[in-house]
Amino acid sequence: MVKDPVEVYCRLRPLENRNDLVCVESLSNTMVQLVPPGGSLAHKYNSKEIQYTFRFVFDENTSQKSLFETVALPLVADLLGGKNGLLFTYGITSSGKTYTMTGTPQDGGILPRSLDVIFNSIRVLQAHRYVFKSDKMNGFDVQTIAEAMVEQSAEVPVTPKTPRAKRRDFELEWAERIQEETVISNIDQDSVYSVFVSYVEIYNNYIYDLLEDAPIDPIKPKPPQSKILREDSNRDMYVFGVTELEVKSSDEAFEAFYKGQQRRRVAHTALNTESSRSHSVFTIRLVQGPLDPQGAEVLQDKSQIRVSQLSLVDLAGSERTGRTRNTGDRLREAGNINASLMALRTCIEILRENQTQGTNKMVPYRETKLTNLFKRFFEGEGKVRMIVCVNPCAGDYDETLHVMRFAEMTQEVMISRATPIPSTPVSLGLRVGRGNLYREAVRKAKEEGGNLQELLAPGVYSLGAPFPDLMMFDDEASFECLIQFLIARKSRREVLLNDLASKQNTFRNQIIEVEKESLSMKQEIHILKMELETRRQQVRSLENKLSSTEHTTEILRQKVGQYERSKQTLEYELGEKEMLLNQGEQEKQKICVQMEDRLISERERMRKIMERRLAEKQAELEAKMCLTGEKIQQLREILNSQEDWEFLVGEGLGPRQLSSKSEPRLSCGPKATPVGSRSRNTPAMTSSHSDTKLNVEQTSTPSRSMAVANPRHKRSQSSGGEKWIDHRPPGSLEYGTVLQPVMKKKKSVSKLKAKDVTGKDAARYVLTHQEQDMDGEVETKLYKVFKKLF
Ligand SMILES: Nc1ncnc2c1ncn2[C@@H]1O[C@H](COP(=O)(O)OP(=O)(O)OP(=O)(O)O)[C@@H](O)[C@H]1O
Repeated sequence: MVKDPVEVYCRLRPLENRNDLVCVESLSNTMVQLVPPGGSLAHKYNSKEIQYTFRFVFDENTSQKSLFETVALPLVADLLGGKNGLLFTYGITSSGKTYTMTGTPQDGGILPRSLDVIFNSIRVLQAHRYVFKSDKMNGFDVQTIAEAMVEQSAEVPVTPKTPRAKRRDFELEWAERIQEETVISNIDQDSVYSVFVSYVEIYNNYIYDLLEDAPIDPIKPKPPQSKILREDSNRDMYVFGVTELEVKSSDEAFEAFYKGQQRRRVAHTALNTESSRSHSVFTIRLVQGPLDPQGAEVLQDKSQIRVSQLSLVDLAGSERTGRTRNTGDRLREAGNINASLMALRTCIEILRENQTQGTNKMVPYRETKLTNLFKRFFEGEGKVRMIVCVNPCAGDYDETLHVMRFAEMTQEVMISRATPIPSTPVSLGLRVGRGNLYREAVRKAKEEGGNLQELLAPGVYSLGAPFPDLMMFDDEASFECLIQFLIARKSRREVLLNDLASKQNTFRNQIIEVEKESLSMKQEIHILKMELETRRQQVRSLENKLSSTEHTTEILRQKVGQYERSKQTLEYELGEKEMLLNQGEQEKQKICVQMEDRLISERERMRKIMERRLAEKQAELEAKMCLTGEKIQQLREILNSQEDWEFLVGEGLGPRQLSSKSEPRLSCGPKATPVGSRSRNTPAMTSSHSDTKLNVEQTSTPSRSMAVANPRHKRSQSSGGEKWIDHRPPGSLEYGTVLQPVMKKKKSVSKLKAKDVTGKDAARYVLTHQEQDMDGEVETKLYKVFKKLF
């Protein structure tokens, strides 16, 4: 089978602002160049200019008409010739897709021009309305004009909701539109034609019927009912239950398109969405049936009906989500647009790979509704054409680059060329030109009067050339000529009569046969009708099941989408938290290491301090021990002194109590000298501090003398809260003998009890201790203890 590549055309739109920087320029009729402007990703990575070649490049000054004639007119001719075609516009938002497809009333785009050309070409060849009738399964039934008229008259006129207003809008906007006048002449004149249009939009991967007459409530809008895709008996995908309007003029067809656009706009405004974010598919189906032998009516044979289709698709903008900074619903929309365009891209890539490399990969048409609809064009026969719309504005460079790449790749996909169809079903023995004969006879019958059948007869049977133009003279030659003519005529008449008789005979036999056949067929039809009814019921119930399953699937799909999105969010959050946790852990470890280092150094420092203090304390202790040893030695010496003993005995102390033997002196400290006479002057154990001091002063070597026996050495002071406790021995002491701190609210006790120091009023406790120091001076020591320690 012969295959042709997908034909890709490029159209550059004029700049919105003349002073804008451009990034695309056309080099020739087939080549454009992309120049990376400063600031684009490509410029960042030092990309060079890139050239792209297309079948044709239309620059900014190209008119709508010339574009239509180059790109769309061949497709319209194919449609009239019974072949399929697909034409779609592709590009980013505001690149001129809609302008190219629809245009303006003054300068129509491809769609209105295509409709004009179709109706210009089939004007007198149009079938009576309802002769072709949709069988609701993407096919058509045929019926006689009489049946069609009955159906038409039985049709209840539908009153549109706001017909006048809409019509007024249409008239205001488009009624004055300039029509395309091109006519395609080489179409089969022995057929009749009907045009059906449908208009759907694919939004968020749902298909909506834009010609359905369901009212839209702008106050409380309900989402319109979406349609599903089905496969017909030829395995072609079609929108099940879509409204297909039979139109009899380009105005009627364009009005239907306009109405669809209005509905689209109202629905999108009411639902706060954007129509340019949906793909719109306007489909023109041309149904063609051969005329019967008389050329009067369409042949009542469904198998002879030919249906061709031209789909005009205005794709949504192909920009990526990042650039538009969409959020929420817009992001979902953009995601769906991108998903369907990505799916289209993937299908085209795989198709190209299968074709160029001989692989047999499955093309994922089923992925989206858009690709599923396109399947019949990519897999079937016909032409596929794409117009890449480009806004040369430098700001769109990065997106335009993607568009160009996709467009270039698409050109490599091959589509099977449509098989040529014979203009008249010769196999049926139908005569060429019967249509024109019939129409001519009708015209004559109308204009000049006469019987239509008679007027038609010469077209069917002819006795030969008309009578020769002879002057009736009495000459032999003229008679001879006339005789010859009449003989020829007679013999031709006989032949024709025989032919007629045999044909009548055959026809009669055929009628009998047909009658028999018809009888058996009627019975068969009856059985089939019953079977059909049962099947229809089954189909209906299956359809119901299918739509409820589809609904459930859709809900589940949405839920899965939601879950996936929340999963992604949670994963992202988890990732962030883990990262924070890891950072915290690392921080902790760092601090631990620092603290350990500090601990070690601190320990080391403390150890050194402690060692130094210990050494100091040891030295101090040793010094004290030496002192104590000396004191003990001095005490021994005193005890050994006889005089002292006597004095002490005289004072009331028993000799046994004080008797002692000479003790060896302690080695440390200076030699102790007994207090001797000094002691004698000292009043026993109760001597005052001043006395003691006096005694000490009298001592030549006070440091070596015995410590002054100061009865106050046991005396202590304690305080609780604001009160001080004075712990002193019984009996009064001479005033001024003891050095003690002045303490307010003190409380003195002679015998210390636990409650004095643990009671709630006694927070502090002071023990006063006095002894002679190295110089013989009385040294008073105060030991303060805080309650906390008890
Ligand atoms: N070739 C052109 N000549 C003059 N004006 C143009 C041309 N192409 C586009 N425009 C203007 O540019 C504007 C945007 O064009 P259009 O709406 O067709 O873009 P789009 O690609 O369909 O955008 P979207 O994807 O948003 O539907 C319109 O105002 C249109 O009139």
